[in-house]
Amino acid sequence: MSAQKIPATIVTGFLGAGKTTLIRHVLENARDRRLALVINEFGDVGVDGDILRACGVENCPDENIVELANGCLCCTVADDFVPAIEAMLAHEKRPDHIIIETSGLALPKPLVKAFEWPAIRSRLTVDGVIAVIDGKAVAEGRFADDLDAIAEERAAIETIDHDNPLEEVFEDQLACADLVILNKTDLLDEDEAREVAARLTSGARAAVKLVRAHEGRVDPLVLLGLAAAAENDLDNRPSHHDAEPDHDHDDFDSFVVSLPAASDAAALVAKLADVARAHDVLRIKGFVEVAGKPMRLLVQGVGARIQHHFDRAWNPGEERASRLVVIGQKGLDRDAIAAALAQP
Ligand SMILES: Nc1nc2c(ncn2[C@@H]2O[C@H](COP(=O)(O)OP(=O)(O)OP(=O)(O)O)[C@@H](O)[C@H]2O)c(=O)[nH]1
Repeated sequence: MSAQKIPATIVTGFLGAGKTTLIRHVLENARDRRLALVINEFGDVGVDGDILRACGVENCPDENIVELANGCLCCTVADDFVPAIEAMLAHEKRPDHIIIETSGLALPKPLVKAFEWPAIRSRLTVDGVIAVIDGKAVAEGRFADDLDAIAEERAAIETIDHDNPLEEVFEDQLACADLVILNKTDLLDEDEAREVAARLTSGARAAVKLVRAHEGRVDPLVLLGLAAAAENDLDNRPSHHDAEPDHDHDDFDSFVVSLPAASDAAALVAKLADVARAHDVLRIKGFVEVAGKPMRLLVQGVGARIQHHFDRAWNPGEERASRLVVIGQKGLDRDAIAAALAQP
């Protein structure tokens, strides 16, 4: 057996930035490289795993796709991550490259730190941390404090604590990156794209490359093989949480809503957009039954931008459940959201 370490790429990026879409593109274009995936998702509907398994790519068979749902990968390293990796390496056909999709709320640095564990360190190396960025969300100021509001508050009181959890997660993900993908360029004009790129470059480490992309379409040759050995370079990756590595996840809230079958896809999407706007929902995703349709509807919302398509036929005997994961900042009004969505 070769003693060479297997490279692992960590794909980070805020909720809905396009991580799954990018990984799907890698799977479909990886040529003859044997890949394995570890997917860590927030909420237990398992949308990302389903999407990636549906690619049916020969070089990444189902047994090479491990989902670690619920919880933060970086906080459950010993219980979940290490055993999952060990099982993967025990396969007769070991993967050539492992891709780890973190949840959109995960901080990448503690996960890179997991590669310092002896069981992992001797066999794997972090080839690179890739930060996928929703360019439109940055352009809309999603991750910046509302400067006017801060100025007003500052005028009213002497000291101000304006911790913004979205900004912190976003900045941590960017500061840990070896490569930044400015995604969703189709939603930006050239001036916006240039401004966003400048902001990203200033938040990333020096000399980190930025690549613009639409739907994560970047050649796997650019993404894989960075040879960064990030686990040896942790001190150069600043985090808001360096002083308190045992971070908690109290800033965000997620829950699953079950819905009756929708009578009409377009009406459902309009309702979801209204709810997302009214409650400042960050992410909604899941599968829905539409009455009279043999296919299930995949619904993907990032803020109030909702995409949907029928992704596959319901299998015979499969429960036609309609379940959506809803994620937002702490204080989401679950009852009001569930009530609004339950309305016909
Ligand atoms: N307009 C546009 N939409 C995109 C692009 N890339 C991805 N999307 C859409 O954005 C939504 C979220 O994409 P995902 O790939 O699921 O994002 P993610 O980062 O894996 O999401 P989480 O795992 O929930 O954090 C989906 O509806 C995608 O179709 C893009 O370049 N342009």
